Amino acid sequence: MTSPVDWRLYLVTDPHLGGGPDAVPRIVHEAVLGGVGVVQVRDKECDDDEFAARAAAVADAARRAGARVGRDVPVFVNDRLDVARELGLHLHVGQRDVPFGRARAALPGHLMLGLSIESDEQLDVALAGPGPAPDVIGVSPVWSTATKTDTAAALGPAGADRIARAAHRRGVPAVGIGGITAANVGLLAGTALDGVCVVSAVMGAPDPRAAAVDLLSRWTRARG
Ligand SMILES: Cc1ncc(COP(=O)(O)OP(=O)(O)O)c(N)n1
Ligand SMILES: Cc1nc(C(=O)O)sc1CCOP(=O)(O)O
Ligand SMILES: [Mg+2]
Repeated sequence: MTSPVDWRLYLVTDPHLGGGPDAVPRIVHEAVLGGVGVVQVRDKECDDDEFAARAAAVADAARRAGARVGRDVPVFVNDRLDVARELGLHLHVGQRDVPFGRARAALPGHLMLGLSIESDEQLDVALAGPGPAPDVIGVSPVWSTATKTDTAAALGPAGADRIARAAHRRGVPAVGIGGITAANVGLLAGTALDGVCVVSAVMGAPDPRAAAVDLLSRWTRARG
């Protein structure tokens, strides 16, 4: 039996922030030791073959670190359906990527499929069926961020809370993404979000393990 997913701290990788693509597996390893429960490999620039090699190295790092701390750490691929299928990894798609229904139909049933949700209307569409609901939604963006500038308008904690509550009514977990740091993560503790998703707060930290420990403890403490 697989263990339930720990959505509390979800790391999305970046090929530059930590010093280059070769540094990413080490950062992921450290971050999982620090408490990251889910990883997504995001790399917009390389071709699919290079991406697949990088994603496989990240998945191996997450598996090794997860084994050290006694947890299964799911690894998602950002955008690239064919690579997710090839490597047997989970997939996250956005509103302007391969359509959710097409991705769900092409992805083996045991693999999770996440979807970005930027508004109440998008969530209504995603949950209307007739196909399956997403396995998780990324509520995006909570705040604006320099890491990704082509986002929808910031939802803020109240908007993120509203969308997370609506997702929960259909049993779908929700993580917030965009501009989340150690300084503001506590502001989301009163929302219905199941967790927070970060890029720069961990990928750009001098000590990614310590950054993960800090984020998770602030989130857990603020939740009470
Ligand atoms: C968990 C999570 N939520 C949202 C996003 C953003 O996805 P998308 O809108 O497709 O943008 P890109 O990340 O592909 O630039 C995400 N990646 N992960
Ligand atoms: C990958 C991504 N997606 C977003 C969205 O709003 O859809 S914001 C984002 C980047 C988040 O980076 P940081 O944690 O450094 O702010
Ligand atoms: Mg995308």
